[in-house]
Amino acid sequence: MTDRVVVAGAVYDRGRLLAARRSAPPELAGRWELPGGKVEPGESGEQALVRELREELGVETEPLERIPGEWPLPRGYVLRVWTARLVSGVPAPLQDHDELRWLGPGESGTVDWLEQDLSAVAEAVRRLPGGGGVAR
Ligand SMILES: Nc1nc2c([nH]c(=O)n2[C@H]2C[C@H](O)[C@@H](COP(=O)(O)OP(=O)(O)OP(=O)(O)O)O2)c(=O)[nH]1
Repeated sequence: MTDRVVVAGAVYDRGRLLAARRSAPPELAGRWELPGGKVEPGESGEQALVRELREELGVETEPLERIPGEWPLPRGYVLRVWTARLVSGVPAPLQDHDELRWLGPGESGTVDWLEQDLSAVAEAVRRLPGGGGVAR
């Protein structure tokens, strides 16, 4: 059976992390997530992530590292998360989202994340270049 995998990106730019507010389905609308989507047959996780971020936000990104672990989602899906660098473009809520927000150091707790994203977000913030609370 094909894996049912949702990939999401902890997209960084200038020390900030991108959060996206879902506009659908109704049970998830209004909650914040790391943008991404389902892996299609024949795609790697990284390929799916680059495609989804292009479709949903209109930007080009480069996946950097996988955040260790995976988190169970409804209907047998699992969530896998990568950190990703914004390469070009200005993110816009083209699909699936109605608001985007760049969160600076100390701001990751200011949006209502989906529960299943919380540990990945915490780990992403720790990895935030120059801003996760660990001086480098
Ligand atoms: N993209 C994304 N989806 C998440 C996260 N956390 C989480 O529970 N989900 C759920 C919401 C959705 O039920 C599912 C992802 O579906 P999606 O609707 O974003 O996928 P997709 O863009 O490929 O859309 P489609 O094929 O269903 O039209 O995973 C997350 O951080 N990012």
